Amino acid sequence: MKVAVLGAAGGIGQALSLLLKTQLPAGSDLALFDIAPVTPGVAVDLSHIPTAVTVKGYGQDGLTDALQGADIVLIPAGVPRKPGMDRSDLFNMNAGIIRNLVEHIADTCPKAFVGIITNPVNTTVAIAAEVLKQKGVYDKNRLFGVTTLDVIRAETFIAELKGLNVADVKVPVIGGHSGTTILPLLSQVEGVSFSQDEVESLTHRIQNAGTEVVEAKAGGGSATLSMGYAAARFCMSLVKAKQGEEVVDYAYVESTGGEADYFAQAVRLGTEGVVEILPYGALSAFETQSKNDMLEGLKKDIKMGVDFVHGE
Ligand SMILES: NC(=O)c1ccc[n+]([C@@H]2O[C@H](COP(=O)([O-])OP(=O)(O)OC[C@H]3O[C@@H](n4cnc5c(N)ncnc54)[C@H](O)[C@@H]3O)[C@@H](O)[C@H]2O)c1
Ligand SMILES: O=C(O)C[C@H](O)C(=O)O
Repeated sequence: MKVAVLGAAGGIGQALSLLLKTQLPAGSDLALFDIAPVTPGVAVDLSHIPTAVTVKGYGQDGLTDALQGADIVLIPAGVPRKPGMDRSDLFNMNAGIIRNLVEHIADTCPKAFVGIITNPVNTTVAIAAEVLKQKGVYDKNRLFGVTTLDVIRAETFIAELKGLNVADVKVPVIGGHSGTTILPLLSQVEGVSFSQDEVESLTHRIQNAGTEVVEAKAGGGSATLSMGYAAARFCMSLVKAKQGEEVVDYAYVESTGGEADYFAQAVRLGTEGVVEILPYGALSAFETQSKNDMLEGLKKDIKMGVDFVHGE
């Protein structure tokens, strides 16, 4: 199994690469690409950890080599938020980075599973899809926006609030990855009930958890460690699926549900990627209203990505 991390020297990239060095199956290769000069050093550093995963670093000119033969590519390359910014404020900086990296993926490892972490995810996934379409290699089952951070935050906050073992808490989170487009389905959490006040305050906290971190870091960036954990967890779902295990996880994928062209929800994964998009089931009145209210914004985010690639 070869996993390439693009943006591997950054806050997420380093945390993610550390976890992958310790979690990938024996015999795997980890390729670390970043334009930062420290990248070869990050790879040397990780290579001293005694696991049966080889690590190689690639700088500026090494993107094609890093991608050669990759089964999975994870992309946290790009600029993070500072206080006062929305994720959409990152569009101008990150859209071009994603376009360029995905063009190389299309040319070098078009069959790889691609997980996009770079914000604004609602838009960067659409950019990636359009680039892959232009190159004639788009497969909707192999492209994922990574929304696992929303899921693990929801699990953590609910376990804290209700005094539960977090390992037992499962929370569907659907929609997108920005503000109100992040929609936790609290009505479907098993074995626990919430007052309307709790539903509103928990939903608000899960939707604004990224901003909570951005403000606490006070100009030093956004979530990196929890995101590194989340991305590693999602990557391990992809690895297991590639190995033939049946896996269900949440991701922002091309949708057939008629809500928006891309939508985060539970997907069943197999060796070729998404096998089935699972229905999200019955929503409460609050969730239905929240979903209907956010769809227009989500569609706008997606259109921005499509227009970017087609020069409109
Ligand atoms: N999907 C999510 O849930 C989620 C969560 C947290 C952060 N993010 C996003 O992830 C991105 C990265 O965040 P971070 O905190 O790791 O930022 P960071 O600044 O710490 O790291 C980004 C890295 O990307 C590298 N980079 C920039 N342009 C590149 C290019 N063209 N090719 C390769 N590498 C390049 C930089 O050199 C840097 O090392 C941001 O856009 C952030 O908003 C997403
Ligand atoms: O909030 C951000 O800008 C980073 C990330 O999307 C997050 O949810 O923490």
